[in-house]
Amino acid sequence: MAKQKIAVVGAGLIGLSTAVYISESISKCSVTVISDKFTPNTTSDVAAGMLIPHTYLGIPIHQQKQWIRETFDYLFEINNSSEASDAGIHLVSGWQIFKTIPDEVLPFWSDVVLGFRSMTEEELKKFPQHRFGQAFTTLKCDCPSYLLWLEKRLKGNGSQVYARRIKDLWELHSKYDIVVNCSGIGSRELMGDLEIYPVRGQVLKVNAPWVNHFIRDGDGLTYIYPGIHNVTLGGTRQKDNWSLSPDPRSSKDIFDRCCALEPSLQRAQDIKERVGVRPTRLAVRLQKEILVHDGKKLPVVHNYGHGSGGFSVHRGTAKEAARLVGECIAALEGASSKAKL
Ligand SMILES: Cc1cc2nc3c(=O)[nH]c(=O)nc-3n(C[C@H](O)[C@H](O)[C@H](O)COP(=O)(O)OP(=O)(O)OC[C@H]3O[C@@H](n4cnc5c(N)ncnc54)[C@H](O)[C@@H]3O)c2cc1C
Ligand SMILES: O=C([O-])CC(=O)C(=O)O
Repeated sequence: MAKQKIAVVGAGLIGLSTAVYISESISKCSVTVISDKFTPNTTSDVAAGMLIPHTYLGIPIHQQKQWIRETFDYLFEINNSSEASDAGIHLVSGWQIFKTIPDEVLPFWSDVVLGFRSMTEEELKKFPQHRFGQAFTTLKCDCPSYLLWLEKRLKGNGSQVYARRIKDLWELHSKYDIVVNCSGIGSRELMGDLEIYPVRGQVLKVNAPWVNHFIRDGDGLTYIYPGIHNVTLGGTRQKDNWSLSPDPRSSKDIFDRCCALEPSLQRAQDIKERVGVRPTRLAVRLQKEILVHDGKKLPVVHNYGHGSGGFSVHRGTAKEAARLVGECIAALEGASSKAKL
């Protein structure tokens, strides 16, 4: 049986990780990634890259937990291998602190990260404005390094990568058997999906090598995430704002908020501003759809709408997308054997 030709639209974290999963788990196919932007120019490049789950209100918790666990286990294995430095993956320990005691003292992901516990009174003394805290160790990706590593892995197993903007998925029908849509916020225009909307995020990437413990305010607005090459200071969450230009007032506000938590950041150098729009949806869209045109069919698997949590769940959602691609292949093969009878 001829190999099925799969096109993956999008070369951010979700497109690349899905393409890698498909190409490494399904032998009866060839994979091509098609995208108008690549690293370092995607939203995924701007992200802090922390495995710190964000709840998707439209997805059952057990499903989200499974995606987080699969992602954590995958990255932990890379972290413990000689690939860790190329892939930009490392462990990081730190604190999530709260001004009031949160509803979820023990979040659903507490047994996925390592060494989860409540902070001690002694630790909390560092944060006089905060009354409660959680200490744990998690994983962090240096996002551009991780995207390059995924791209290298993909090319290494014979997959193709092309630069092109897709106006309509049907354009791909003549060359490909199955399309996997990982176009993130691009799906608003490409699919006309008005359930996905932008949540603008501005961060600062600073040089402060002495900062090696993360601090996150539980309100989700202020965070300090030490990485391999720099420390990410955040952030903003501005719904329906598409602007990719840095706002100097936000930068000052982010810097002041982070310095209030970690005063030594006053000495940070080489401050760079970065902006991205989170592809936000009540639930990640992970489903099959059959497009029909003039009696011809094109199977599509959607995998987009990861919002603030793409890094935290990407391997789990890539696995589920690959399973759906497997179902499409089985259906195409079934149809072609019937036609031969
Ligand atoms: C400031 C900030 C901090 C963040 N921090 C974290 C964090 O610490 N942890 C975490 O888990 N998540 C974090 N996130 C969220 C994370 O970045 C996203 O969930 C993730 O990057 C989404 O990946 P994606 O591949 O869907 O989108 P993108 O990276 O935007 O990729 C979409 C791809 O599709 C392509 N595309 C779109 N439309 C078309 C078209 N019509 N034709 C061809 N190609 C197309 C684009 O060019 C691009 O390559 C953060 C986000 C921001 C903005
Ligand atoms: O919330 C965080 O800690 C980081 C993040 O995912 C974001 O800014 O979207």
